[in-house]
Amino acid sequence: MKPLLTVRELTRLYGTDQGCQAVSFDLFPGEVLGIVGESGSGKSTLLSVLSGRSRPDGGTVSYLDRDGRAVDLYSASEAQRRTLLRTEWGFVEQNPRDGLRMGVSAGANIGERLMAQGLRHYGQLRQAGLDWLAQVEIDTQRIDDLPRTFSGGMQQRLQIARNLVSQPRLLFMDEPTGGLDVSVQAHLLDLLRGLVRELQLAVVIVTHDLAVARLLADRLMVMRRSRVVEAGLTDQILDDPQHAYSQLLVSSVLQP
Ligand SMILES: Nc1ncnc2c1ncn2[C@@H]1O[C@H](COP(=O)(O)OP(=O)(O)OP(=O)(O)O)[C@@H](O)[C@H]1O
Repeated sequence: MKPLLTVRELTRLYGTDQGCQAVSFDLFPGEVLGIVGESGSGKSTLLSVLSGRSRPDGGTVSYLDRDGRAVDLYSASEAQRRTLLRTEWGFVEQNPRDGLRMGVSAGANIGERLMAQGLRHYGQLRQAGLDWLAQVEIDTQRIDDLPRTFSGGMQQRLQIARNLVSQPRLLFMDEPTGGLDVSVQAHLLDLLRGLVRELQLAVVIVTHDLAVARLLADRLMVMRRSRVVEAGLTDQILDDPQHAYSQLLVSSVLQP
């Protein structure tokens, strides 16, 4: 099996050791990679250069598309990158307001990507909206309501539906359970875990919460001051961290 994402020596620095540098890894179809590390270690910077949102200073990101072609993310055109993000990729923001269109209904939020892909049939769009609301456990009677009338947990589930409706192969997530109450977080995590398995999604998830990492990620990369200091299977890293920094992180000394 070939990797879906091949990342080599990826670097984006804002200052000395601020950002990410020399990051290399492969991500395989259906695999969930967690990026962990303390605040300021460079997790979000890495996610944004991985997902085509900001240009790296150096290094490469190569993606194997649905047709089996390797797309070099940063030599592709802006239009190609945008198409990827709308079709084969998804991005779940920490704050659902950044990932949803707050001025249109829940159903329209879900239908948007399908419309961008050329689906125009009202009945089919509506049905996709209903199906996906049910998948993320939102009452289907809320289909015409605006997201602002939803709770934070519901908004996050709607954002997930909006991303998954177009059947992406790769999903990026930045602290998806960040701003939520603990009980709401647990529910969302369960749901996410089920969907990721069922849809065989490859995921790159940034989190500072090791419990989230443990629950979702197959593999982890531990970042510190812009570099990956340790990478490996989640259980190995959390149960038997090798690097002194990972040991501190796991012993929760560094957790907020
Ligand atoms: N646009 C920017 N301009 C200048 N410096 C930046 C920018 N974005 C990030 N940085 C700096 O790069 C470093 C890494 O930030 P980043 O947000 O990637 O870390 P993080 O691990 O995601 O932290 P957090 O968990 O707090 O979000 C920080 O020192 C930050 O101040």
